[in-house]
Amino acid sequence: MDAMTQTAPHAPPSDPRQALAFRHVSKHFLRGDGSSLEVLRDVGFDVPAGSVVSILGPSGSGKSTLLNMAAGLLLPDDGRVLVLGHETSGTVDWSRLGYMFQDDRLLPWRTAVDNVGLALETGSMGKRERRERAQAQLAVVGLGEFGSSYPHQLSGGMRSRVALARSLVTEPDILLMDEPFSRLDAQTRTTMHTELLRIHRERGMSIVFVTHDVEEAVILADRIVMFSPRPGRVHTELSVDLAHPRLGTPEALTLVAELRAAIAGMSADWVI
Ligand SMILES: Nc1ncnc2c1ncn2[C@@H]1O[C@H](COP(=O)(O)OP(=O)(O)OP(=O)(O)O)[C@@H](O)[C@H]1O
Repeated sequence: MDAMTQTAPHAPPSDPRQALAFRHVSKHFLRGDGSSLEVLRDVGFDVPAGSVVSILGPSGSGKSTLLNMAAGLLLPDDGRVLVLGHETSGTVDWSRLGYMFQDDRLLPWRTAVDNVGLALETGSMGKRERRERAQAQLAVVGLGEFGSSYPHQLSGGMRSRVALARSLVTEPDILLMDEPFSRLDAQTRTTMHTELLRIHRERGMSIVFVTHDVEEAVILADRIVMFSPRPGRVHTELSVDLAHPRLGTPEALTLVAELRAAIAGMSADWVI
């Protein structure tokens, strides 16, 4: 596997070069019938600062659960989750994280600019500056002309751009993305990949991108962390040393085929 190289051993958890570090993370949930569901087992990997790391795994392997831990919304049963060197159970500057979900979660009664500005409302920034920043961020995602539009007046791709602008307007150091483009058509999704990579080049934030789409992981990621079916464990962790753009290149297609073969060999239960 030419473009796929196994990564170096993990850095110490307090290493400031790591945007995120997961160490021996395990998680169970209690089911309605009182039984316990093991979702993550002894998961460990790093997200180096400035990198794009894709978590690739089948449905139910705990990918969203892991992102929710990185965002401080859930705590692990065992193990440690560190954000910029700090335990999520302790003091983390959460304003340095952005989160983009599978559904765009736009408020229908707010215009695009006011949806983007929402992310700034928890701080002390005045209304005028919030609007200016939100408007500027909409321009970054190509929607400068649509600030006064309501969500129902926008296409799926445009709504996705608004959601991206909302997650970027606080200028986060880490962007958590949970299958954010999975509901878009193929062409719009490709456009969003290009946009995301452009913004990443300009801003240099760390991105964790959850997907169960092998091709999407290969197109976007510097590193791919591939999970096994539930309970999620790190099955393979690899670097992707390919130049952008990758879509349709022979090297990317080869890597996609290799990963698909690895998945087929891992389990017949990979359900997407
Ligand atoms: N709060 C919860 N209580 C009980 N079970 C939960 C809870 N959150 C998630 N689960 C279960 O944990 C498992 C993992 O869920 P999670 O959403 O993390 O998986 P995923 O890999 O992101 O899946 P998908 O690709 O389908 O989004 C699922 O079986 C889910 O039903």
